[in-house]
Amino acid sequence: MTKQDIFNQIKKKQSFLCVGLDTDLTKIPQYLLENEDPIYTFNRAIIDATAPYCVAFKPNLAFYESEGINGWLAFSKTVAYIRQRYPEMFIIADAKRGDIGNTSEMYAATFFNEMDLDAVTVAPYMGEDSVKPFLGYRDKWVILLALTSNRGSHDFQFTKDENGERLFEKVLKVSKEWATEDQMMYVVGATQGKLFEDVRKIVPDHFLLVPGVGAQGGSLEEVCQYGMNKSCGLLVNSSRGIIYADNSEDFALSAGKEARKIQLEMKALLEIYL
Ligand SMILES: O=c1ccn([C@@H]2O[C@H](COP(=O)(O)O)[C@@H](O)[C@H]2O)c(=O)[nH]1
Repeated sequence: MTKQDIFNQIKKKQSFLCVGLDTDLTKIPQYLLENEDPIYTFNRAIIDATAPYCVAFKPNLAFYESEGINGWLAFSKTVAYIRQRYPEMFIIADAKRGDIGNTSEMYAATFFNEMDLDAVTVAPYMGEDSVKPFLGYRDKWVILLALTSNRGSHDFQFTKDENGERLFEKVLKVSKEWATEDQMMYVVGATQGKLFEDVRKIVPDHFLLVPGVGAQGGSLEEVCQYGMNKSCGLLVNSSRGIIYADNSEDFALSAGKEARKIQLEMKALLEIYL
């Protein structure tokens, strides 16, 4: 999928919502545990209910790997289900991978050959040779961690060099030379508010994956005010705020309503800032 394809979907759906499939067996309605594959059953219902209002899905691998072989099967079936039913969706493996070159090659093959993901999140810490193996696949994306949404982002990402440049700025400046805008996006947390302005000074035209609205309290309005560009340039993720909106038998209905609510906000924001 190209940048233009993503933007076309955003215009069509008037949404730049990414629904995070962080499926936790202790949080889903407990009656689902009677199913043979509760994770997949839950995901299918959430996907069907929210698909009209979003342009992307982001399963976070931690929630699947922690369930061992059953988790991997549920992950794989979930990706196949989205591909088959909603081929226009952008599917992100939130895996935060990155290792020495030959190991990264295996990670890339996992998500782009063995499975059919559009994008994988990658940590920049090990540098260019750890990221490059993910970039050798046509129409597939690396989403590089740049400025994360958590409190710990302050531990390293704001460290300044002798010229006053912060580490997240260095990550953006250096890594944008490794790939085109059709291959690389960046993770920037919604909780970082006005700092989107600084990010946009370095990467004005790239897409950003933005987690941190909903459960983490980031402001969608602020993200748009400081981060939206002429192709929207934003995929804003919400996981818990949508998928755990309700713990009853109506969980999917409620998730759909929550996604619809955000989509309507996004529609209004697109009218203001695009
Ligand atoms: O900086 C980051 C990078 C990744 N995440 C991930 O996004 C979702 C957020 O979930 P919510 O329930 O909407 O808070 C989750 O998978 C995180 O691991 C992030 O939050 N911040």
